[in-house]
Amino acid sequence: MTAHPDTAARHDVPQLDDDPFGPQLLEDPHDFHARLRDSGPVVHLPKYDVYALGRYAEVRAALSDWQRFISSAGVGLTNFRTETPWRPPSLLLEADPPHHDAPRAVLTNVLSMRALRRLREQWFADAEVLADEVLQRGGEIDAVSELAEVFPLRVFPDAVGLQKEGRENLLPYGSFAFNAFGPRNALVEAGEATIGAVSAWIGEQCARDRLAEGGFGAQIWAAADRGDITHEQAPLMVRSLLTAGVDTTVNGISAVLYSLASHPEQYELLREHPALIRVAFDEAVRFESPVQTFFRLADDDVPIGGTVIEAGSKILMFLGSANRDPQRWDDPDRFDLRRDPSGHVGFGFGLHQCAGQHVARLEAEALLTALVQRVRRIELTGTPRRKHNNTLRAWDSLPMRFLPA
Ligand code: HEM
Ligand SMILES: O=C(O)c1ccc(-c2ccccn2)cc1
Repeated sequence: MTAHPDTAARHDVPQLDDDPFGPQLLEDPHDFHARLRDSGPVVHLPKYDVYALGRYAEVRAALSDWQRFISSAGVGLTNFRTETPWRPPSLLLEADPPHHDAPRAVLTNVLSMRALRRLREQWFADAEVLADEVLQRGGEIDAVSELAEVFPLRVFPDAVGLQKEGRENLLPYGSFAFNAFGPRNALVEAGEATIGAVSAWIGEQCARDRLAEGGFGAQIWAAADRGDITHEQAPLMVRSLLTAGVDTTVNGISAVLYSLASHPEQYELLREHPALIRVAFDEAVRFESPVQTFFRLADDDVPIGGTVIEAGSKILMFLGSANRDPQRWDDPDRFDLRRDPSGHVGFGFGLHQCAGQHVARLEAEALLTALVQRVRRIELTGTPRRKHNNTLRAWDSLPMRFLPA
């Protein structure tokens, strides 16, 4: 790390004393996001001694500049250079080029739109079965436990090639992993008692002999046989799928169901124009930002937003704030299927942009297609309840009515 010509400014930026990982802001971050954006391009949060980016321009700039805003020191609050991570680092998420390159190329290939074409018919059929089950039960359900948590767990573990037993470990594992990117607060402590056994189960499922032929897991091991990655890397890459592949889509689907139920005119528009289904999911990912925050480390004194962030600092990026920045979006707080949501940072941006985004989009497209064909109207029938997580914007309960077409 070299010193930057104009001495790196330490905290010569505005500061906010809020706790973005506290219950108040996890419940409703929007006022804080507005204050963060209005305070300046770079804001210091003394609570955690990190620099916060709330505006779209700076979040995009940091995500694009992977050489100076690095991931290999961790993308959570923990700095792997000085602290021990709770588990061996991810070969993608917590790696920089050149180490990041081969694992990324392999996963990009395994999870490509072309590779997913073979799953499309099965996932659409599974979504129709689930939608029919919901309507046969009278259509009054909790859309989290009976839809958003059910569909990803019905299609994704099979696509990975997981055994049937023990799949109930997947959601708790993902929730803990996403909490662990934040500070060691009550949310992390609540998971610590059970994460050992859950982690052990996850680790066992990454072994070659546990993974069914033809699944994403077996394809990763086949890439090792081809020499695209090593056999030591293969199980950790399967772990990536099990960590990032379930809680995220559960909350992405919750987000689009909540957005449609709370904007009935948008659901009607979707029924009239089913071609808007994929836009609807990306607009929900922008509007709700199921992944709210994550970090980078300044590998050098880095100029950004008219200031210089000193080398060794952690930078906290607020995707949810960037996705509602009025400098970038017209009427950003409106869920609007007429808008073009492309360019949102809900899946990240640049080198580390979500490797599983096509999986997420296909799951959502399958479920929304089945619903718009069968359901005339979706409405909330009670008060939704949030589930707090240090990284994920999640719902614990979405009481809803699905009226048959
Ligand atoms: C709505 C669903 C999802 C959302 C909102 C989401 C969001 C994100 C974001 C914001 C990143 C960037 C992290 C960074 O820049 O440090 C990311 C990376 C990643 N995601 Fe997703 N994700 C979703 C679903 C998935 C699924 C289904 C999978 C696997 C099948 C997946 C696997 C990954 C992996 C492996 C990375 C690391 C990529 C890299 O570092 O090169 N994600 N995701
Ligand atoms: O490779 C893994 O294990 C892994 C990959 C991606 C994530 C992640 C982190 C922040 C936002 C979205 N996804 C977590 C874990």
